[in-house]
Amino acid sequence: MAASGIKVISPWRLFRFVRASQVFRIPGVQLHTTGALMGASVEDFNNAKAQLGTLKKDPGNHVKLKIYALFKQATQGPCNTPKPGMLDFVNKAKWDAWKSLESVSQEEARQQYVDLIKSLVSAEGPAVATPPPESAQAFQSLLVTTEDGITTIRFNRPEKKNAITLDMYKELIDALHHAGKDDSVITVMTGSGDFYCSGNDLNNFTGIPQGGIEKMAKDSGELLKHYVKAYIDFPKPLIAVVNGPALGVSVTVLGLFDVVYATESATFHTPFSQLGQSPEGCSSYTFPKIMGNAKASEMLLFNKKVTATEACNLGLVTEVFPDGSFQSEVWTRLKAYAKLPPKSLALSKQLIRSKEKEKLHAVNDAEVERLIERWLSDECMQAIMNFFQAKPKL
Ligand SMILES: CCCCCC/C=C/C(=O)SCCNC(=O)CCNC(=O)[C@H](O)C(C)(C)COP(=O)(O)OP(=O)(O)OC[C@H]1O[C@@H](n2cnc3c(N)ncnc32)[C@H](O)[C@@H]1OP(=O)(O)O
Repeated sequence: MAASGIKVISPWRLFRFVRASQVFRIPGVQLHTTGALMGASVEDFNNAKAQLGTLKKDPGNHVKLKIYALFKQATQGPCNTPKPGMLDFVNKAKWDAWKSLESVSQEEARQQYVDLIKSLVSAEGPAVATPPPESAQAFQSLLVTTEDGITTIRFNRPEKKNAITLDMYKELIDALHHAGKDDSVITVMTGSGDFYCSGNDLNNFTGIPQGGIEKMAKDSGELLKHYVKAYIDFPKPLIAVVNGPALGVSVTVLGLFDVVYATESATFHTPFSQLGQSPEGCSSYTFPKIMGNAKASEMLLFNKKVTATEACNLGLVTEVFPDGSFQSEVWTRLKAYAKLPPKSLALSKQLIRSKEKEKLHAVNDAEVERLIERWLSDECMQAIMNFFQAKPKL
């Protein structure tokens, strides 16, 4: 977004409407021209620029072009840059818009800019304090933000290495559903603190609820199924920014992400047999597909912990970055991805995913069925007791 508030717009749409009308008449917006020659102050101008960012409704490309042209005229005077080529639709339209104002003085352009923004703000009606989205308010163990076209879902229990509690699974499902529908272009998952995520919170299996242990296993199975489903069906590009060690279910679902970036010191560990459990997150299907049976078995059967570089060589991780520059390099790249055309990205992702959605749902169902049995097994109960008694590190 430039200082004028102009977003990148589809060249084809822009081309069509600019050809249709070179005259800026803006339907639905009453221009309060307070007299161009009076001249708005620099402060008014700066306030208007700030107000532009608070508009809730997209004013449309036509108006955005007008805003752009007035901004340029007000700040730089008449258009003095070479005319872009005919096929450079966006820049050509912007250039034409600016050029068309060459007889307007800078002071007058400033006033028109202020008037136009005022009109747009008043057309939106009185400012009502909008509460943050429901999901953003409700989260206890996640930090969810949307900025620069990126919705970031951050595991946020650093004191427990971001282990996932039962409530946190529900929050993650909500956050993913919300991110799938919001106006962000890509969604990113990452962790607070030094871990990406230590997987399932082992306390999830310690209290025996009313209804007994069988009901607990069945309910947990349902929750896990919905959790994994949210990844299988996620409609936009989903990117993991693995900022530290990752364990268990936070690793297995990585096979359902579109891109996985990892810091050099991250590790990937799926210690299921050690815990008397079995793979989930569709990893019994995605891991062999990604890395071949032999390597997948080392991870899923024999608890092999792999480094970020090893995970990259196996194909589970897309790229590894040095610890020192991880955040800056990755976020620069993600911000650039978020400027790509959203529909094209989502549709391309869906084409890739649609080929195996049915298969993935079937795998999820089968894995959950097996896990419900496992959670009731002596092997699993013993492993969890061991963790809390002796606290052996995985
Ligand atoms: C609806 C249910 C779906 C279930 C899906 C099936 C999912 C399966 C899995 O995800 S399997 C993997 C489960 N994860 C683990 O077994 C990890 C257990 N934790 C550890 O081994 C270690 O804590 C560690 C290696 C992650 C980190 O070690 P270290 O750096 O030495 O830190 P601490 O151990 O001191 O940890 C700090 C604090 O956090 C607590 N904690 C960390 N991870 C978990 C966890 N997964 N479950 C519960 N608690 C966890 C740890 O106990 C410490 O707590 P304390 O400060 O002592 O109160």
